[in-house]
Amino acid sequence: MSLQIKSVCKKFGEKQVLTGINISMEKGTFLALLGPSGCGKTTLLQAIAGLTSIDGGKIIIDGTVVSEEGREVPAEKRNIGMVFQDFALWPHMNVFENVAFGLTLRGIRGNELKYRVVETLAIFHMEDYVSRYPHELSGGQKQRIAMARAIAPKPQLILMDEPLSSLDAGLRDEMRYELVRIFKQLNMTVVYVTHDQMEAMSMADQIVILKNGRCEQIGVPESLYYEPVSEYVARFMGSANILRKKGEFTRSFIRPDDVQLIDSDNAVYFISNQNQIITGKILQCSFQGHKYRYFVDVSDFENPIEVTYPEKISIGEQVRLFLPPNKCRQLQSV
Ligand SMILES: Nc1ncnc2c1ncn2[C@@H]1O[C@H](COP(=O)(O)OP(=O)(O)OP(=O)(O)O)[C@@H](O)[C@H]1O
Repeated sequence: MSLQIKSVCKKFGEKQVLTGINISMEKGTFLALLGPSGCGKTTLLQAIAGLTSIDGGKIIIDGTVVSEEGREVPAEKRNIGMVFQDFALWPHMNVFENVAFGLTLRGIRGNELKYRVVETLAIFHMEDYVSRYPHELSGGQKQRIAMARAIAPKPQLILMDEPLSSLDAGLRDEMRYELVRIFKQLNMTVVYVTHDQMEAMSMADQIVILKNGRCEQIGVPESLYYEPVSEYVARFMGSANILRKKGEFTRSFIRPDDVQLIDSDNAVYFISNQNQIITGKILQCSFQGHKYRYFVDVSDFENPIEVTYPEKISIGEQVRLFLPPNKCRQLQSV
């Protein structure tokens, strides 16, 4: 299914929660909604689902307007799969019945029903839990059942609100991979809310960064990571050096991994403009596994520059840094 969100606005009382949101998704796209707590992610998801009304704009699914001011197609008629933060499993149904529910509504019965339920549960390693009731499951297990229930009927549009938040790191990594595999295999259109920029970058085709209910930037993960329009986006997408020379007002940005720490005089000769080499002192060092992360105090700049390097360097030692001009970007707003 395709999804268009056009100039969508939403208020709760006097509080404007969404302002002029515009998003256009082709069938089969995975879009991550990213932003800090309270920026409007869940509200936008609920508006798409038909669980909350909108005050302005339109939501269009496959060419049909499903929400506009004063007119809402009810949630159950939108044919959307959903996983919300509270899981909302039916407490009086066991795992099998919870996952089977959407399939039986579509007329699937007998052996095919059993096969589809168990097949979907197996993706989430929950096939041995068919007889358990929700109160007999942990938070992470409930979350996996909620995902299985949403995916089993193979909806063409699926909305997920932090679906992996209760899982531990190992299982979360595996589930990220499995979810993307299923979505792509079934060509599902997905809107996926997360706080976690690594999750958004590793899973999504497109990312929307929300700030106070507005779209701050929308694009492919690489463009948000390397070409952020603002400091807000730059910082939200990972570690960022915001460079401002003392006494200057313009700011630019470079990722720590793109700053080059020059470790030999030979390396200097490969840099055509020697003026771009700056000297500083190591202020702080932390071990990151396959590399070290340093903060380097450079006297011309307002803030220390963050850089990564494979070898250990002592605090206080002097180092030379090269900021490749093609990796530095001017920033617009704060
Ligand atoms: N039913 C409601 N009535 C009044 N205000 C609400 C309601 N639901 C949400 N809000 C407010 O709207 C704003 C956006 O909330 P929303 O849940 O969409 O944020 P979010 O980005 O999903 O946050 P989180 O990441 O913490 O879940 C918040 O300020 C919240 O307090």
